[in-house]
Amino acid sequence: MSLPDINGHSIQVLPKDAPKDFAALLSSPPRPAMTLRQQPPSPKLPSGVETEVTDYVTAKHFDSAYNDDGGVLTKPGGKGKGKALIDTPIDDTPDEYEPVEYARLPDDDSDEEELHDRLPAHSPTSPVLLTPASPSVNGSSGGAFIQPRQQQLHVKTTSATLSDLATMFPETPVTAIEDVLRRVGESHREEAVDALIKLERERQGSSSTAKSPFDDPDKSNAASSSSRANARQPASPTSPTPSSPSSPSSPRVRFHESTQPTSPGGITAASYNSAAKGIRILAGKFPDMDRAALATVLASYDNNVEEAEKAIREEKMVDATRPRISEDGASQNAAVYLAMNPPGPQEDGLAVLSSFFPNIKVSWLEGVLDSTYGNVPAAAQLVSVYEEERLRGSLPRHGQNGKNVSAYLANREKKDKKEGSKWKLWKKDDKAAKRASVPPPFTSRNDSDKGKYAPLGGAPSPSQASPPQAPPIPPNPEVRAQAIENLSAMFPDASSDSIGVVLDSVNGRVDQALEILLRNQTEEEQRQGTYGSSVYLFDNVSSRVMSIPTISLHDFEARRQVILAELMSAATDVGFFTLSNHGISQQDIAAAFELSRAFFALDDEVKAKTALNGKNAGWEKNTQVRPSTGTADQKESMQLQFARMEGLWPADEDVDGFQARATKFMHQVQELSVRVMECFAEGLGLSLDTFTVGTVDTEGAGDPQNVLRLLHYHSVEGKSFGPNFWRAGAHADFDILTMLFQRDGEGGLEVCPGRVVVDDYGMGAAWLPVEARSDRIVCNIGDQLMRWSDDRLKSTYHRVRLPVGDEPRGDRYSIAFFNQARGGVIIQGPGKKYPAITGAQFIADALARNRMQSAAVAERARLVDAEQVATEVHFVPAHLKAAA
Ligand SMILES: O=C(O)CCC(=O)C(=O)O
Ligand SMILES: [Fe+2]
Repeated sequence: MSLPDINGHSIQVLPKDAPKDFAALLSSPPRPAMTLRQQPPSPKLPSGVETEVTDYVTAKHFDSAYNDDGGVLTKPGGKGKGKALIDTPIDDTPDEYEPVEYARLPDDDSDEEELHDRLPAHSPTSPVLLTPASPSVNGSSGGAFIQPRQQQLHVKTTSATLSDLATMFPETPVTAIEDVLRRVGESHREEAVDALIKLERERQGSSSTAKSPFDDPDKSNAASSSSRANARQPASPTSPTPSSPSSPSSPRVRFHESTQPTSPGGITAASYNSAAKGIRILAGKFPDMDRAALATVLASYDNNVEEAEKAIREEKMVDATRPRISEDGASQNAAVYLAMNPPGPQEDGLAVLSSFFPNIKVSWLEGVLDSTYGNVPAAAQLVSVYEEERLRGSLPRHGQNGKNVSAYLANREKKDKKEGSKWKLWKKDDKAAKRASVPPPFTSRNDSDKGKYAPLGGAPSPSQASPPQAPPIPPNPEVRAQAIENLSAMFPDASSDSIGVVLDSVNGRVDQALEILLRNQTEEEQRQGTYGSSVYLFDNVSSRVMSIPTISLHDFEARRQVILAELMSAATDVGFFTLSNHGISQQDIAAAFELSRAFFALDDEVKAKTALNGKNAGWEKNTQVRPSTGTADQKESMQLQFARMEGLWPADEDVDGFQARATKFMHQVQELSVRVMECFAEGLGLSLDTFTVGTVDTEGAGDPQNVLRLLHYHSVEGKSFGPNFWRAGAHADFDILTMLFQRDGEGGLEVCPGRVVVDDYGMGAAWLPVEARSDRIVCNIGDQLMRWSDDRLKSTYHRVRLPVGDEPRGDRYSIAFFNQARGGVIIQGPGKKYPAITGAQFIADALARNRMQSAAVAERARLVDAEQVATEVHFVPAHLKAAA
């Protein structure tokens, strides 16, 4: 028995680095830099020393980003601290993880069918309507601005034993408990308790002295047994240490919380555990509620489970009207939830997984878990993807499991014995053996196509070249052939052999192969000087070839119906298009850019006179963190509105006539926007002025939100960046319609189609460049219009990448105008696919989702190599730090 294919793609066993990939995929589109690049070894870490990053400046950093907008972490009506564990909606990337082949499914499930102890009942969905506190700021385009404020966010794991011990030793840092557990072994609870008592005594005894063993990792290590050689604090003087957090050259990663004061302010077990544990308790009581919502509610009640439960019941936070993809609420967020709260070493992974997927056979779950080497979050991701596909109707339904896992396992074990371990279960001990049988990390560099179709990311590092390697698992030849045929149609210049090489190099994952081929093609075009002359977009779901159309607005009135049809087609298909002959003169555009240049040329202190005000107006620099990347955009921007600009217009003595010049341009773009928005209204069968009334309010009477954003991306001359840095990280705009002005040759904007519904975070794998031309206006649909059109018009992810290769590395300027729904306007599509929502609430929800996604990024940071974090994550800039 094998699983049906998804989208005709090959079915593969997940590679052994799946957890890392999984975490990356949770939060960002699978770029080769993230997913394919071989990790460099960490030369600075002394060998034999296990380093673990348990708490991060990054996490704090994200938290500070959350809190600028009165979002979900704030206690209702109060100024409660954001310290919750955040959950996040599932990243809907159906192509990223295909279900694994369950190599060892039993031929029949009769044993399972005989088992009848039922897991907790799981009723049909009653999804939650999340209503975070009202927003006060937004970035219009899917990012949160950091405020110069730092709070602690703890994204943590927990386990039965750990939480148990943590409850017993509430003053002991959790990492110390983890350490002890690791030392004494997972199953020796008594010993652990003894050790902890001893440690606690020591700690208390030494509290009168300068430091406790927890405070000083070296001392702590010395005080414990030799097995503590695996201390998680790197000893190398060259490695980053918390003792020099302010040194500009040292990455400000905090390696181990035991190096932090334990109390007050230190992470005690109580705070460590309460969130994660609380969510689990609530999840048990409200199995149909999404975990993100539970986390939110719990956080708003300071992790008081009873109060949160009461609130959920009394406030009837369950709204059955909201549609969702997943029919069982549990599966939708299981993967992300579990990534944030992986089961502890003492917990039965299969039981945990089953509780999240009560509608799926345990045997099948077990197979998936097996394929991820017992990594529950990664397994959950695979299962979720499978579930999503099934619910979309493309896959058959799996039988309900409804079975008791332990009974199932006991039964299975018996059967194993009988059948000579034919169905041997995954056990922790098997891990090493399994690892050894993982296929080698592929590289096509040794293949005949060497150099031409090599996966990105360079040669494998020595550390990855050495592990014992078994032969790769052969892909299903039919599926492989079909995939090659599809890809060949898209890349007629590439031979099918070379496509095969690429496909194999990514274990048959078509989306990744697509990205590599695309990148190769782009590079080839760059070499030949034809880059940008052809723009292809590949819908990553259907593999259709798409392009970003250019729509000419000449003779607008006479040609209105033709233009309307073209606009609707472009917006339905790609969500991006460019406008030519749009009526705004080149002189006016050049003047707007000149105004922008003059403003950004001012000293920061001058610009800071009109700093961002919390209402999306004013100047910011290097503060917009995109949840998809976790790094701040490498840019500065000035947001201008029609109202609420008191004290925010740059003074005439700084930039002559700034307000008058900017306002003139804003009115021009607004007017053009109205024409386009009217077409969309008509095309959708709504009254002509729907979006005009919905957005335009140049007098500022009814909570207008439209924003002109002047953008200045810094010159990167002579600078180099880690792979996770962007001029603008991937995001979808929140608004109705964005109009973007670029300057000739200042490229970098890339678009990624493939989003299915407005409230997912799905990002495809193919990113295509948008040519930078000053005579064309780049337009894109934003989330509000996607929802207002019942998902007919697509709000597409886009990003601005840093220059590569020979591309110009100087400053880049662009100007974006966001037509955004007024605060009080009601957004609802003609087909009422989604409940009515106000413009303000829409932004509040979008910001809440951003925060959740950021939390997933934080978790990714927790999982990746510390060195990588240090190079990838951009911390709070100095000028903000000083203000903090
Ligand atoms: O500068 C660009 O090309 C894109 C800017 C953008 O997407 C945004 O600000 O939302
Ligand atoms: Fe944008």
